[in-house]
Amino acid sequence: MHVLVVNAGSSSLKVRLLGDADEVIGTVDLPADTSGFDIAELSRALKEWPAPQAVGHRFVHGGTLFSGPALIDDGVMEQLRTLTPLAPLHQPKSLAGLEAVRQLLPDVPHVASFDTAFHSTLDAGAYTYAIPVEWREKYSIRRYGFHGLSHAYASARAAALAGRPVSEMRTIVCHLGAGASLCAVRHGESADTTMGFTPLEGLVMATRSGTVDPNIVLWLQQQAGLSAEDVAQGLEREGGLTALAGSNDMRDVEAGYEKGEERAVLALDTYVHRLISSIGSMIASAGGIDALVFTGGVGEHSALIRGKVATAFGWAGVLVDGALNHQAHSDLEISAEKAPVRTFVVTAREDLQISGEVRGLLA
Ligand SMILES: Nc1ncnc2c1ncn2[C@@H]1O[C@H](COP(=O)(O)OP(=O)(O)O)[C@@H](O)[C@H]1O
Ligand SMILES: CC(=O)OP(=O)(O)O
Ligand SMILES: [Mg+2]
Repeated sequence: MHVLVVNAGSSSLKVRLLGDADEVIGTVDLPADTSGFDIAELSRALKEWPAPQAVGHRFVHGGTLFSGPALIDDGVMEQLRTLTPLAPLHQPKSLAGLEAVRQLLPDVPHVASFDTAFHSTLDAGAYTYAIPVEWREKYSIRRYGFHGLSHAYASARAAALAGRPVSEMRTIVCHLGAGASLCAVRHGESADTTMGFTPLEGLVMATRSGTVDPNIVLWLQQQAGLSAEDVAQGLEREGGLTALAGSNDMRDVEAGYEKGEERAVLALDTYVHRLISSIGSMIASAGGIDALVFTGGVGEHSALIRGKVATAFGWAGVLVDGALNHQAHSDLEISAEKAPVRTFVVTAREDLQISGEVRGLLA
């Protein structure tokens, strides 16, 4: 079965056609903008490629409605629309992609795969916010966690590279892309993660602030007179590296850092501080660490960031080989010989995770 995978991220829309053995037959990458994306290039490609027998769509938020892949019909479309306020940077793009591709391919099954599903194994202690019970129950406010398709794939891939069953490993996955999150994978299951109710919590990201004291939000509105919309803009679209360095691209930040530019140095130091303190917390949640995995655009390409993390976790047994770290083309183990913790660079392949879910659901 040929499966078309549509992966809408905050910064891009990646479309892959995968063959019977998940080999890549075709690829279209489009930059995402707020209005969705230009389907002309995609419809041209679909005319040239062999026809897919099914389509899988990445959805960032499944809320409490979806804990596994779902066959899409009009009822499911309606449910997906209700989740838009919980992932404002993502859900509209996924919905726009789904509507466009459904029009182009109306006669094949379409399946939604969710970033949140992998985190359905979190314990109540890990997913509960200490807020009034009414808020938790009436509004389903809890930690959902995201990037689950990537965390699931990368942890399994690292276990395969390590030659060990994932069920015996404690793995910390660093998904560092435009959005970024960590996952403590204990015995193959998500035990903790840094993103929360929405993909805004946790690490410093390209345009997102990550965790801030919630009283900053209240203070800005109650004391400084900003509107809710202004605050959302500052936290979601003008926060993160954009706020600190004036660019959302880690390549620019690194270039400035190497030159000693003040803003870039602050941005990188802040990004790395949050990353390191959060990895420490994930190691505690996993009950230790056997493997450390870097994935996503920054994780795959930034030797600087990987090196800083490795140095910080020497005490935990992380030790990377400097030459391997700098030449890293994934998928590659970059640990030094005899390092107690094994470190890997793995290309983010949400498409493979999604095609697996599509094949499983339709089988
Ligand atoms: N060589 C590189 N060095 C550092 N960062 C990089 C490099 N190449 C890409 N990136 C960063 O990767 C990020 C995009 O990651 P990616 O995982 O592709 O995005 P998305 O989250 O949209 O899927 C961008 O912030 C970009 O700056
Ligand atoms: C959940 C999330 O932040 O996704 P992305 O990194 O694709 O923006
Ligand atoms: Mg991504």
